[in-house]
Amino acid sequence: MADTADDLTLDQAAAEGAGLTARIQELRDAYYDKDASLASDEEYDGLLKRLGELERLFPELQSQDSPTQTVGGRAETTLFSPVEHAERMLSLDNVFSLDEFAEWATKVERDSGRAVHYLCELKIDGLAMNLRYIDGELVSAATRGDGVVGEDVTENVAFIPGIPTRLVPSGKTPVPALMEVRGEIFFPVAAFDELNAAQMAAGDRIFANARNAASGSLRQKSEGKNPDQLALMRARLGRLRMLVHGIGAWANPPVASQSAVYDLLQSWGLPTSTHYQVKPDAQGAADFIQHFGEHRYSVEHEIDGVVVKVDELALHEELGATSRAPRWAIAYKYPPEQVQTKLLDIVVSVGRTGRATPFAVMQKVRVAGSEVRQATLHNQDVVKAKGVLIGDTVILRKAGDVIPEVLGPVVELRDGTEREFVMPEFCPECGTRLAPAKENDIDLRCPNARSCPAQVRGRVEHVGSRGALDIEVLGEVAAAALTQPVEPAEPPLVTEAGMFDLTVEQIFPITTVVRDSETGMEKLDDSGSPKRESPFRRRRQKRDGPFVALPHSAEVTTSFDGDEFFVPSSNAIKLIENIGKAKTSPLWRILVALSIRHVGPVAARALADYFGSLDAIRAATRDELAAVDGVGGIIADALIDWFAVDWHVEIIDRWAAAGVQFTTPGHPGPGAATSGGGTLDGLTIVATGSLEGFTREGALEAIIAAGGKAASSVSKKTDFVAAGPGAGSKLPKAEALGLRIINAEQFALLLAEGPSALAEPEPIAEPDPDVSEEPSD
Ligand SMILES: NC(=O)c1ccc[n+]([C@@H]2O[C@H](COP(=O)([O-])OP(=O)(O)OC[C@H]3O[C@@H](n4cnc5c(N)ncnc54)[C@H](O)[C@@H]3O)[C@@H](O)[C@H]2O)c1
Ligand SMILES: [Zn+2]
Repeated sequence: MADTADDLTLDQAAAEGAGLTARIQELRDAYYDKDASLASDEEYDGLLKRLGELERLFPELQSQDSPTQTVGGRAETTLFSPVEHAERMLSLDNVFSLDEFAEWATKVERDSGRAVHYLCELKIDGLAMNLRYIDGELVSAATRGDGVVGEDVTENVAFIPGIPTRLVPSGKTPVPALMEVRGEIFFPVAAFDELNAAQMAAGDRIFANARNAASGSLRQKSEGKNPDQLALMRARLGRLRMLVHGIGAWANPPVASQSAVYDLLQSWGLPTSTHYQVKPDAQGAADFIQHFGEHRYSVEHEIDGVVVKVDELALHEELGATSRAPRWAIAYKYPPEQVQTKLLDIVVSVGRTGRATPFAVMQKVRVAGSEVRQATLHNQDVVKAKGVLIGDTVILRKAGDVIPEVLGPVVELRDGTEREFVMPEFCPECGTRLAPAKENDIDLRCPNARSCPAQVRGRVEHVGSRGALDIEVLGEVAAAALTQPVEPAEPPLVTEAGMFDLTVEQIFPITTVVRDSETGMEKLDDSGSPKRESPFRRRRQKRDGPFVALPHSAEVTTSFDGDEFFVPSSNAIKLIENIGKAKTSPLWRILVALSIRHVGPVAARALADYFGSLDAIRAATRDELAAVDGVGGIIADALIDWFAVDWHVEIIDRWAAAGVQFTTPGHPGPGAATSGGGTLDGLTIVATGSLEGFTREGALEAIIAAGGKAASSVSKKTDFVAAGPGAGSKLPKAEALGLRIINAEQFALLLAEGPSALAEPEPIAEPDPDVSEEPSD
């Protein structure tokens, strides 16, 4: 395919157009008739856009039944009886940038010859529905079909809550004799999650795509189903919702604008969205588009864009429609959050706690602004529930800053070469037999906690993490280097016990294999053996001048090799220095660094505040531990269990011998908590979404370090909600509760200076009465 259509001949364009048309038709058949997406929406939109380009360049190629001129589905299907719409149901034209939107608006205003108002709505990712009311009575519900004739699904629609079978006339406006209203049927995000949780619990396949699941659930026949299947089908229909976003046949509606139509429909009992706004100009509409681009995930249903409509009904008439779409409305499509890619392999990794987690290795794709190659699959049951096979084309979702997720396979694209994933019986790193930690646990663990290299590596990395000792340089790469054998000797760290005894000499000889950042494969050197590099030393040339003594370097045996010799890298020196400094970290951080189950920053701080020393914690009984505010029985048990293991005690002893401070200086002893003095004392804060400058853990840790309480769900007791992109359902809930919501910048200010630093709250934009009560994240 040429980059532009400009340098094509008519023949070439015709050939490309025919190919595109066939492919688009194939995708449409699958999408509208089989509720399946054989390609991502983005890919589909791309094909259609390209076809449109070719037809603009060579108008002779455009036939009446080109996909660019027709509405997606088929008129006749085998499933349902046909219904002819009283007025055609159209699709929408798309724009993909604010520039394209502005162009559309300019044209609309020019063609209208006067100022227009823009009705801005969310584009619900569901399926279109036409409800026909005669004298206020619902007589039929039909899918869009080819726009002229759709499928009669009245029987099923009756089970969807909120769709009135009879309109309630209100005020003085009578219900018209014939009226068609159009809307979208969809699963609310929370309902879809619940549906999948139920599928998973029943051992059934989970649904990958909410739109296709909604369409599939609606387009089911009750004939031939046994009572159980029928009940299931109706329960599923009961989770669907509809929101009205337009009208079809309706002679002389008694109002002048589309927004007034919505008000009227709502007063008659029809479900309309609460999110629409009327803007006086195109800039206002652009602001709306931008706003929901950033708050896409705080809406209760999935959206794939914004629909902007001319509000004045008289102008709808004047501007008219093409064969496919009205000229008075446009869909602004957001960048895709769902893409398709190949699942190359499923690999099992063992983490800090020994949990063996399968994860998907995929062909790299770009989604929601970042490149993704891997995604966790959680455990073998999830792999089964998602129904993915190695080699499948899979649907991958990355919503904002949320971690990427494999939703499921595109079953229709299988060619028989795919194979099932088998959970290994043995730890891939140390060969120990994997086992559930407790009976009936789904997750498998490697029980070799002390010396499984994967677990040691994870714990060493954890020691350096922001929530623990926050040691610069000690991250994933350094942890891996420190825990791998330095042939022929053992690794510098066989367990984390030796952590604070590390010397530059010890880490100096370490080399690590170099991996390609694209493929993750080992790189090879000229001789074909794996290329290695030395993270903790640096090559120097003698002729670089006189040797300059670096800190520590006097103690290091530099290796001379002809003209070259090695010196410790600045990273090596920093690492050893930082580890040294970390010995006097606050007690709660040291507790976190010990990787005791359930002892994160919250519990560690409570323990440190109350007991003041590790010895006092160790000497405490289970009940004494459990009684501490913020600790409780589960953590108390975990502590008792932890201290009972010899090699754990060895860690404490060796750390203490190396000078690690296991006390809070000046603490008067157990019971005399020393809280106070923090900027967030007495405040409860919920951090949600991605806060610039903070990792998820980092934000929690910062709250606790400042003396605040980090809560995981919003309630009336919450003082502040620090929210960033991807905040999810906590945000609407917080808004509904009237809580104070702050951004990353204000959060940083709050941490540094306390609540008095924040000025009066800004008014909250768009309160949303329609929020679901259940937090979905
Ligand atoms: N992946 C695939 O293989 C595949 C195949 C066919 C179609 N598709 C998807 O379907 C789209 C094409 O379908 P389409 O023709 O229905 O166009 P569309 O989805 O781009 O826009 C038209 C539809 O948007 C819906 N809509 C949602 N909210 C609305 C609102 N507030 N106001 C008005 N309408 C609203 C209406 O049902 C309307 O029919 C593609 O862009 C693609 O996303 C995908
Ligand atoms: Zn292991």
